[in-house]
Amino acid sequence: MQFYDAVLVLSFGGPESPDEVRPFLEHVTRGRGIPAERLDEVATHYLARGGVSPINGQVRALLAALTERFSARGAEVPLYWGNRNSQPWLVDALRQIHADGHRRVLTLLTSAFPSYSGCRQYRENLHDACAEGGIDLEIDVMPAYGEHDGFVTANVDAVRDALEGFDEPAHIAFVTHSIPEAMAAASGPTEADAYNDSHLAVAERIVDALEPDRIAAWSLVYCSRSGPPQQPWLEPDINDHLRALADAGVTRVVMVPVGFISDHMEVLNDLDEEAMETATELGLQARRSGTVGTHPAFVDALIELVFAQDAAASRQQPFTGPGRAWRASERCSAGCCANLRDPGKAAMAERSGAVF
Ligand SMILES: CC1=C(CCC(=O)O)c2cc3nc(cc4[nH]c(cc5[nH]c(cc1n2)c(C)c5CCC(=O)O)c(CCC(=O)O)c4C)C(CCC(=O)O)=C3C
Ligand SMILES: [Fe+2]
Repeated sequence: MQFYDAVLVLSFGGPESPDEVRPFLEHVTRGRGIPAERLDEVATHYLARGGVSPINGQVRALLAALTERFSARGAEVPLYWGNRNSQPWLVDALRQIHADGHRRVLTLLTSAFPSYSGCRQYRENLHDACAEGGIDLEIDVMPAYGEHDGFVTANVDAVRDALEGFDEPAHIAFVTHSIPEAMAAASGPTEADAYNDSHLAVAERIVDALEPDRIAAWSLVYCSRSGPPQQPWLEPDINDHLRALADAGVTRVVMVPVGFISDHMEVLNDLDEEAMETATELGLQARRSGTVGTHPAFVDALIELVFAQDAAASRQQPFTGPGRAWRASERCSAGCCANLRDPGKAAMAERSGAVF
């Protein structure tokens, strides 16, 4: 690389033992107004799996795949990993990067779509960790990459595999994380509703790449709602949607977890367990397609984006990136994904001089 010294993968984090479950959940929901009953319920999901979230293992697999693909391209790129809500903590990763003599860092987020939770909150985390650790680094963040061809291709392969199991056309239900309606409305540059727009654009491209006679219809729906009942979150929930589909006479459904890059707890618990149980009760034949994980098209897309961002940064040019519908500049401007909870803090993160 010409400009950056290191690449940091910044992820959500998850517990890896029963003792870590409560502290993790409290860290995630600090100041977020999530009801205690919801936390108790989510704790049981983690504890049912021995208190171990699959997400850290999935990040390790992604790091291994990235290392392998960088080497295959003849590039020795120092790769680091930090989490928002669990070990390895972001601040420790940044300290290590600095101690190893690196100064310019390019950050890859494990969120493919723009929203406060998946974009700006990570930039605030970087700002806070630098301030907390007194760490002086120049840090850039790669914008959301869900619309990259490689992300679409990996999903197309997965949906095609899932459709193999059906002898008649199926309904395709694209599923993503529900977020508060206000957060969705503020996602993207300026009140742009980029969260939904971007998911819809990707869903359309996936559908267009599949054989039309295998698809009855498609929709974008949501899972994992967690706020208080009086706060509007994006709907419909996948379970309600399955009921509506069954009422309308649909018999076959593929659930496509397009909003998630790996099979973490939302996918395993909320789709593979809860939504599958709903489908069974309704007599629906349902299948869940795989997440992009370490699909070569996805890993290569990330590698390509890193090189493209590096080349643009070394020429001091704004990054627009490769790919047909890749609209990085529109999707992630300085003011994107407004922090509705703490506008003052967001403004501070922007003025701090760091290029978050
Ligand atoms: C948009 C989005 C993504 C997708 C983009 C991305 O992938 O980043 C995502 C991913 C994830 N969310 C995760 C876990 C949790 N999210 C929670 C709560 C929340 N998520 C939100 C949004 C998102 N979350 C929001 C608006 C809240 C409400 C609280 C708040 O405003 O911040 C809670 C609290 C309990 C609950 O209510 O569920 C937990 C435990 C895990 C780890 C899973 C594992 O351990 O395998 C992952 C990858
Ligand atoms: Fe979440």
